[in-house]
Amino acid sequence: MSERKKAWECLIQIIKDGRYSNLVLRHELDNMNMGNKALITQIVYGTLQNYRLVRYQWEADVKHLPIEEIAILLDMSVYQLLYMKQADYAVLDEAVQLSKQIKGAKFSPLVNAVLRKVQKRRERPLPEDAWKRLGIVTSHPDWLISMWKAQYGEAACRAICEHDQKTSPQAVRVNRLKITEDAFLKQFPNFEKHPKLTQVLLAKKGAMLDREAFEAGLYSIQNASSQLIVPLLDPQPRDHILDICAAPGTKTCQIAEWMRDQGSITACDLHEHRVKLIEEGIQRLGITCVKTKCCDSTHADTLFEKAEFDRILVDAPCTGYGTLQGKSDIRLRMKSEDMDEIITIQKNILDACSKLLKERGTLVYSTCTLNKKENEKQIESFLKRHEHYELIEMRTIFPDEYDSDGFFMAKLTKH
Ligand SMILES: C[S@@+](CC[C@H](N)C(=O)[O-])C[C@H]1O[C@@H](n2cnc3c(N)ncnc32)[C@H](O)[C@@H]1O
Repeated sequence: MSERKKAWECLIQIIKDGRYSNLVLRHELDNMNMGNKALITQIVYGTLQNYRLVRYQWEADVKHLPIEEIAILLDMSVYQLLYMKQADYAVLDEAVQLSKQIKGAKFSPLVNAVLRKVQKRRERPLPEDAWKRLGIVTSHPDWLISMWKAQYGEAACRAICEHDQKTSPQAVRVNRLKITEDAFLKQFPNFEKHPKLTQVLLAKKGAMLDREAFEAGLYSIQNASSQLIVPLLDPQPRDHILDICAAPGTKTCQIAEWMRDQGSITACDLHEHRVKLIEEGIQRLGITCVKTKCCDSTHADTLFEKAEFDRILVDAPCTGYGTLQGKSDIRLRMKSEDMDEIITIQKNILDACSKLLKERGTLVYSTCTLNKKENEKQIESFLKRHEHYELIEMRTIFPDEYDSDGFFMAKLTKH
């Protein structure tokens, strides 16, 4: 089978059937040689990453959008013609041949006509309106751009969109229970210190992560900004900690490493299969102070003793608008209504947890989203409902600050 047909099949599974791009590619490209894999991956990720831009290039050339299978074929063919600089005849010929296998060749003349138009015209002029242009060029939905512009201002909005189209270096966290950072850097020269964040390491450009060292629990993969949440929680050895939305356990394990594996951490998650991920993590890293629990944290107040914990981390389920870099399949599917239900869940989890913190204890609420309704406003309304809580610190990390994901964190204490 040709690489282009395989790329089209992958895109159908991702866009039409809603499957995750990394899982589809891993499954479909197994047993293929490196050259074929590279071409298919580039077509699939390039088309997804530029889904609005490629659609913009041809949508004005048709009266009505064709069926999804054909629209996806046109998207990926336009991506190859304009942005991969593939030989035009090969792209056109294969697209037309492929279209003959879809719905009895009904759409072949359309595919041929549209691609010839694009081939002749090359790129279509972009809209004059700067915000419409930004949405198309960076392939973000217009509603999200309007929301960021209103909430964070024009410069921040532009910077977030531009960041999402780049590739940031892979950040890791050394397991201080097993090795010091200096010893790790000496042993694995593929890593270097983050230029702005102490205790965050980055894989050097083009370097492969060391699989054996990972399996041996010497380090974990964790986004640079995400590594700042546990220091805000400031866990101490011998603390009783509740990590209420813990899977896959990245921060649970970071907390345990900070506590030198002393004290106790209760790590909860709603889904059994995700609780297993926490257990795999603690085993790989050699951690013993964590016990896991599968539960609905909106009822956390009925599951634990009142005022049982010194510190609570609510790393809440959220819309994830801070983590859209390289997640074009999510960008393509998300809707503004998605946030409504999640805001209520965040509120209910916070309310339930409020009863479980000891006096003068610390509660950290964090999300990986850039949306004030889930962040600042969530905390403001919590403080109105719970007068015995006080805000100590609140911070939004924008992606361009550390060339990493966007995060929000708020530290509260109880009187
Ligand atoms: C942002 S993720 C947590 C990431 C995690 N803290 C880490 O660092 O690896 C949010 C988690 O909340 C879980 N979750 C969603 N709703 C929940 C609920 N009602 N009760 C418990 N966990 C829930 C999700 O399954 C997801 O694993």
